[in-house]
Amino acid sequence: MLKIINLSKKFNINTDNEINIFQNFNLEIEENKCTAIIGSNGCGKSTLLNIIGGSILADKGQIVLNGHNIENLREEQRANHIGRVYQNPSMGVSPSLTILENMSLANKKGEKFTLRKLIRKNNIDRYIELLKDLDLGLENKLNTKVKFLSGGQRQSLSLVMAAMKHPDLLLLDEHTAALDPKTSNVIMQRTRELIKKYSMTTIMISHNMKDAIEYSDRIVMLDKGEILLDKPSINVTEKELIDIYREKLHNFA
Ligand SMILES: Nc1ncnc2c1ncn2[C@@H]1O[C@H](COP(=O)(O)OP(=O)(O)OP(=O)(O)O)[C@@H](O)[C@H]1O
Repeated sequence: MLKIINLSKKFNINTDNEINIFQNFNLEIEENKCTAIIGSNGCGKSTLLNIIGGSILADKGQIVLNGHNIENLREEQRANHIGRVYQNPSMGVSPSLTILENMSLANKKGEKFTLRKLIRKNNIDRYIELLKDLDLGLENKLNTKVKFLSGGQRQSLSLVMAAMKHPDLLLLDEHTAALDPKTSNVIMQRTRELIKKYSMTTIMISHNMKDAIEYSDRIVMLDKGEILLDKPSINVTEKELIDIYREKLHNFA
């Protein structure tokens, strides 16, 4: 379980552009469930994931993952427990390295290793199995540089890499937003399969209300650093969410 306790975060403190993103914000994310975070542009969704992942420090508050305070851990230390897939298909991968090199790096996350020892023959079969599950033919392209893959193929690879060490927490930051609708559907289905297979506690940011409802267990809507709606996804309709967006949400963009 992830607990966010009394989180406060401002940007551009003591300037004309000071923004108060969170003030004493609290949220609990249940274990082995997928929680969708939705809300207007600029309401703080990515900032929340950045604070959890450690790329941005909170001004105040605690981040407790499975009973351990992680707010003092550096981003790379947190990465041993937290997998992340970004909106930009190039961010979770190293484009100039091959699929095999990328997967080997992901597999070594949190360990000390030399380049010579990076690729171990006995891991290759496992990588091939993981790629076969994606059903995109990537298992036949192990030695292809990732920069030659399509956005959808890169996101699929990022997803597998983020999940392959079975992290305590998986953060998905609009990970299908840059993909066409068909590819986005395929990635969402693969996402669901991986979450289920490895029982991963997941936070997924999405602007796609239909996907948020269909692929999550719980919907949390943020507005002005507060929770405006928090319901099991099964009890939420797309219309209800769109109506709230139209009538109640502030736009910060
Ligand atoms: N590192 C930063 N420095 C200064 N301001 C920032 C920083 N990161 C985010 N912000 C600001 O904080 C606000 C929240 O940004 P954030 O990216 O968290 O919103 P979001 O809800 O994820 O938006 P979107 O849906 O558009 O991705 C925005 O006004 C943004 O400009």
